[in-house]
Amino acid sequence: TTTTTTTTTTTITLLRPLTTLFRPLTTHLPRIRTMAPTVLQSTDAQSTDPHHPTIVLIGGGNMAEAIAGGLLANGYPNHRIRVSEPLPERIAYLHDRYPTLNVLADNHVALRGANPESSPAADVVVLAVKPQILRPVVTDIAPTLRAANPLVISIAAGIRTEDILRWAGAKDVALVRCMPNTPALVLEGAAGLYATAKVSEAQKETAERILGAVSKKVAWVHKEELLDAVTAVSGSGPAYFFLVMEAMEKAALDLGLSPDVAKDLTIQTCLGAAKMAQTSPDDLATLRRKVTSPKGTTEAAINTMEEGGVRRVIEAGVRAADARGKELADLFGKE
Ligand SMILES: NC(=O)C1=CN([C@@H]2O[C@H](COP(=O)(O)OP(=O)(O)OC[C@H]3O[C@@H](n4cnc5c(N)ncnc54)[C@H](OP(=O)(O)O)[C@@H]3O)[C@@H](O)[C@H]2O)C=CC1
Ligand SMILES: O=C(O)[C@@H]1CCC=N1
Repeated sequence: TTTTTTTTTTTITLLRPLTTLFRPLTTHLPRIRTMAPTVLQSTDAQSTDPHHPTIVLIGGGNMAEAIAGGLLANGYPNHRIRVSEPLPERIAYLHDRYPTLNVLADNHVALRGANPESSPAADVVVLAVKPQILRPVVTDIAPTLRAANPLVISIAAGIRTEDILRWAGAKDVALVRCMPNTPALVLEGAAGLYATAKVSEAQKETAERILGAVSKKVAWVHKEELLDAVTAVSGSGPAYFFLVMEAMEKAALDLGLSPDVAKDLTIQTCLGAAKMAQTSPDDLATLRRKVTSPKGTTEAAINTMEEGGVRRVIEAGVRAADARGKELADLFGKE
């Protein structure tokens, strides 16, 4: 409804658009390097390089790979990133795929550094495990979090900050809850962030720069519950577009195109449409109408899709994701 739209757009602060804030790879580096020197100097044991806070990702799964891989691709120094991952096969995969990435098998070792004499403790801890195991993980590392006082960024879907702070055993932990997405791996991410009361402006800037290094849109939300909406739109969203592309590719194959052509045309069409949507002054409906010649092929397709209830199904899907975020919080956040 109009009311919902208005509320959402006024509550979410979209930061500067891509063209002004995010630049091509070569110009990305200075932006990270210009991080304010005061950002993360809460203890002597911590990083002596304020431009590149030491980032420790707890959990080395798909999303951690996207963030770490994106940061590396963006020129972030590899010795300032550590990933903690228990599964040997996954460690082997990460070593193979990112030979310079520091992957460790123990959360505590990752937090303090394999060699505490030479490697700084974590300045930023990114909680990148599944929502189902966030509680035992946070409870386990809570003493370190309280002692070292890093900026903590949780990317777990659904799980609320009040629960994470309770597990950490300290309300004054600086905690940002964030929802990135996997296109971060190709530096095309979109992310929403929410800051708790103890997060300083400098720490907000740090979180924004880390996510901004791998995301072309970074939006702060001022009500935590809106992160479930962000999750439903951009967190889960890549999967919706992959689903649509799967269906288009299948139809293309059925119509007789070769696998390569079916795949390439589908993907390039998706990319081209997204680029047009991003750069054109026209709104989405106008862009759609401009493809849709009266009594033409697109009209035949769109009519068929509309009759099939495509809008209702997509809207219901996004709402289901939003509801599942709240469910995850209730299921795994209450203990
Ligand atoms: N995938 C996505 O598109 C997005 C995911 N998220 C969120 O990111 C988080 C991670 O998701 P995703 O990367 O997809 O999930 P994955 O399952 O791929 O990654 C989680 C990783 O954590 C590892 N792990 C398990 N137990 C521990 C432990 N005790 N200490 C450290 N690591 C551990 C897992 O290992 P093992 O396999 O052995 O269990 C696994 O490799 C989730 O909370 C999700 O909600 C947010 C945005 C987008
Ligand atoms: O599916 C999930 O729960 C996670 C969160 C957003 C994308 N993947």
